Amino acid sequence: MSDSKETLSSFVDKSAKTTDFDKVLGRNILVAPTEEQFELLLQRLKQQLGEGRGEVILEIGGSEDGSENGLLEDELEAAVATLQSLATTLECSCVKLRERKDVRGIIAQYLIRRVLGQSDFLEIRVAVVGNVDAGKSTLLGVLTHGELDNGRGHARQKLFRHKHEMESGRTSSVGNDILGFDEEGNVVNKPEHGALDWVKICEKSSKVITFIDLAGHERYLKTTVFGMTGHAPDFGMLMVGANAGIIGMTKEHLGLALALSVPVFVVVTKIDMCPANVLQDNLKMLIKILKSPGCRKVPVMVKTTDDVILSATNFVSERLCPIFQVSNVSGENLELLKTFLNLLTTRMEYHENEPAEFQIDDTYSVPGVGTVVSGTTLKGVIRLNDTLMLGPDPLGHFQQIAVKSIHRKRMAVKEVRAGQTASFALKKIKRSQIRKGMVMVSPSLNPQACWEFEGEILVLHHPTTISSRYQAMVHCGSIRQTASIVRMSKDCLRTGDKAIIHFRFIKHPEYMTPGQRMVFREGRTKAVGNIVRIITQTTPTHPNTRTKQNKQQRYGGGNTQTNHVTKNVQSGLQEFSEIGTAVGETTFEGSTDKREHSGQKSGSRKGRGRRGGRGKNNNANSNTAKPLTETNINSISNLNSTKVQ
Ligand SMILES: Nc1nc2c(ncn2[C@@H]2O[C@H](COP(=O)(O)OP(=O)(O)OP(=O)(O)O)[C@@H](O)[C@H]2O)c(=O)[nH]1
Repeated sequence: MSDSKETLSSFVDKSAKTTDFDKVLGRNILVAPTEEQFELLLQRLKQQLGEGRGEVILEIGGSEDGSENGLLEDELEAAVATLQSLATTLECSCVKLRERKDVRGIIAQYLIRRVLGQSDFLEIRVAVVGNVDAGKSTLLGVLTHGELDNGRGHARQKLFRHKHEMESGRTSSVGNDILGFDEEGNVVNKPEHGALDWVKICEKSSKVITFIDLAGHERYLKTTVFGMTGHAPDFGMLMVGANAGIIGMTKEHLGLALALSVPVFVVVTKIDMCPANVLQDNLKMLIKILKSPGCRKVPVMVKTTDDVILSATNFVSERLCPIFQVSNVSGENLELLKTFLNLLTTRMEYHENEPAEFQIDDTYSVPGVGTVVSGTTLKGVIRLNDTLMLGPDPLGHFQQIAVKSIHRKRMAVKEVRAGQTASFALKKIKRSQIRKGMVMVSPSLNPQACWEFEGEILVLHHPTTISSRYQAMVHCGSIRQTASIVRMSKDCLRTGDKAIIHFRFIKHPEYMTPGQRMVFREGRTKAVGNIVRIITQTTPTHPNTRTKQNKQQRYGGGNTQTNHVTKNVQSGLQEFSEIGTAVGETTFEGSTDKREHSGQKSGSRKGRGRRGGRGKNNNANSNTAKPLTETNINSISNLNSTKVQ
């Protein structure tokens, strides 16, 4: 591999999109193509590789109509030779994934993967969720360090970042671990004295899986939600302990992934220590939940390499939910999981000419370097020395900032594209001036900050009813800030209700774009939806200062950035609605929130207490969501002060 090789961005053959490939269809096409057909095949493969961001799984020997499938042995040999030759011409590797016998002969599947330069690799982000003790950190330790666990927390020690995590054995922060695969699909992680050199891994990798290791304990749920929204995962890996089954936060995490439309696969761990009948019962329960109307998934038990390939190739498009059963102690089925991870492809679209957008999810002060921001590139390409607009600051302003250095996974690079995480060293700016949730965007976007916005929201769960002035935490990308409801398209909202809600941030303005997905939560209250309108006013409008207006008028006016609900938003909400109705029954009902249950730190609980609790004799007022009082402002600031490391 060398740096001189093309990068993925140069690999998309634009002309191929308009070419008619009818001449190169059919079972036999690879067996003995003419020169013209070979050229067309080359173009088609190039196009497919462009669409797949540098890789594609191809089938040899299948016919379009499904009849007379398969190639005879000598035909297959010739077809594979053609494929190898096509792959070599396009600087790709060609690896056999599986072979099966069909009516006429053999059908085979091959992975064609672009051989990238040392500084380029495909990036897939997997959010790792599941209840405490499900074995999340252990599995990541085993996968990334290649050493099995002893069942007593040996493997996870390598991943803990804080002393209290070492002591308690609990993950509290959002952690990143990487697993690199070369173009043939071999794991490239080679720990030296227990430590992994990320730069070496990235240099040797064609694909890097970044695991976003999220906390299982409900105490850290806020951090977990941030990990799911702010780190833009492509997939969710839901971990379940074989002996414990679906307990605690498992449903909560599954519901969150569904609400954010993140495809989920399940890894059942600890099969080495679980009695067979307990495992069967827990698997039955898992399947029941996945098939329930709230999830509408198609669970698939992954037991063979064939299952892996079928699941990986249909994972995004269909509602498949592959289930792996593994042991971190004996290593059983870990190879299947690795093969699956190697075949995952990113969900994020990439258009080279789009103006760049980068969301900041963390800031650092690095001695000798200065202020560094890390985050995810959501759109376009950011190159060294590009000038971007950083903001918004507390006044809603953006400032010009030059990109002086770019790192991907600790490796210095010249550019970063949509779907990739990166960190930038910034000049002439203090770390204290930057916060999570800020963005760096192309000046051509003329970014505007907003204090207020409208979201099309579905309430997944609320103990009573939500009305105006209700406050909760808005999670949207890496934005995480309390917002209050200024007004709604309905008077009050209950579990399962949908409405257009006008929100106002309470601390500072943010940069948002219509169509972004958001989560609105506080304690046991959960609502999800999409941003539909950005209201770019210079100062926040306080609801108390507003005169009563006709609802129609209110929703019609305003200085808006965009005022349309896209088709996607509509269909997204349809999906939410279906999930939400059943999530109420299956996914979120089982969740607990100690803050609510204990009444400690919970403004709403205290508020109810003053009004006489939740008894049947409560008056109508006690049954509505809390208005903004001193007590619940306290509860919100308590929530805010929960440290996220
Ligand atoms: N026997 C056996 N033990 C396992 C397996 N996987 C994990 N363990 C043990 O289970 C315990 C909990 O594992 P962790 O990896 O800390 O669980 P976690 O889900 O990361 O927990 P949090 O970080 O608190 O969310 C540790 O003692 C592991 O050694 C397994 O496959 N088999």
